[in-house]
Amino acid sequence: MGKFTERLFKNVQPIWEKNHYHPFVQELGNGSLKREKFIHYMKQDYVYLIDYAKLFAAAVTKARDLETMDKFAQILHETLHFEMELHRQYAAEFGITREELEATKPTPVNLAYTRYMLNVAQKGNLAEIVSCLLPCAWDYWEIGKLLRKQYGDKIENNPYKQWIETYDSETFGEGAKWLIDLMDKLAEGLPERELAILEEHFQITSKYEYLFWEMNYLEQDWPI
Ligand SMILES: Cc1ncc(C[n+]2csc(CCO)c2C)c(N)n1
Repeated sequence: MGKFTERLFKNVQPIWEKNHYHPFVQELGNGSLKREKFIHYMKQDYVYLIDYAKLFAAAVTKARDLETMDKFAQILHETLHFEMELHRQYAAEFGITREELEATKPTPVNLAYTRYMLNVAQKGNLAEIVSCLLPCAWDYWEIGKLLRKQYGDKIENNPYKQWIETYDSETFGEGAKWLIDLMDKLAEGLPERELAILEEHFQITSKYEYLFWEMNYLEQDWPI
C-alpha cells in the first residue's frame, strides 16, 4: 500500500489549487498586494500563530518518545522566534508596535480555525493533532516553492520578498518533511475508520487555509 500522505496529497489537490491561485497569494507573489491587506494578514496571522504554537506544546505532551518530544519543542521554538520574527519585522516597517500586534483580536474565521485545532489538541491523539497542523506547514511550503518558481526572477523589487524567502526556506522545508514522515509513521497499521478521521481533519484545516486567505483579502472582521 502507498503512503498515507500520498493519499492526503492527492485528495486535497482541488482545495490546495484554490489556495495557490487565490488573489491574495498570487498578488503577494507578484508584489501587487495592497499594503492594507497585507497588514491585516500580518496582524491576524500573528495571533493565529500564538494558538498554533500551543498545538506543538500539546503534541509534546502526547508524544511517546524523547526524539519526537524534542522535535516538537524545536518547531515550537522556531515558530515563536523565527516565523513570528518575520511578522514583528514587517510590523516594525509598517509602524505597528509589538504590543499592538499581540493585542490583535482574531476575526471569526481566525477564531473558528484555531478553536477547531485546539479542540482536537485537547481531545484527540497525536495522529489527529498532526493531521490538523500538517496542511499549514505543508501548504505554506508548497506556496513558497510555487511563488519562487512563478515570480523568483522579479523578487528583488517585491515588498513581500522576505515572506516568500521565509516560507521557501530550508528551515520550513525540513519541518514540513519531518511532519509528513511522522504522519506516515503514525498512520501505519491504522484501520480505515481512523484514517478517515485524520483525512477529515486534513481537509477541514486545508479549507480553513482557504478561508484565511479570503478573510484577509477582503479585510473581514466582526460585523458588530
Ligand atoms: C494561517 C497560517 N497557516 C499556515 C502558516 C504557516 N505556518 C504556521 S506554523 C509553521 C511552521 C510549522 O512547521 C508554518 C509554516 C501560517 N503562518 N499561517
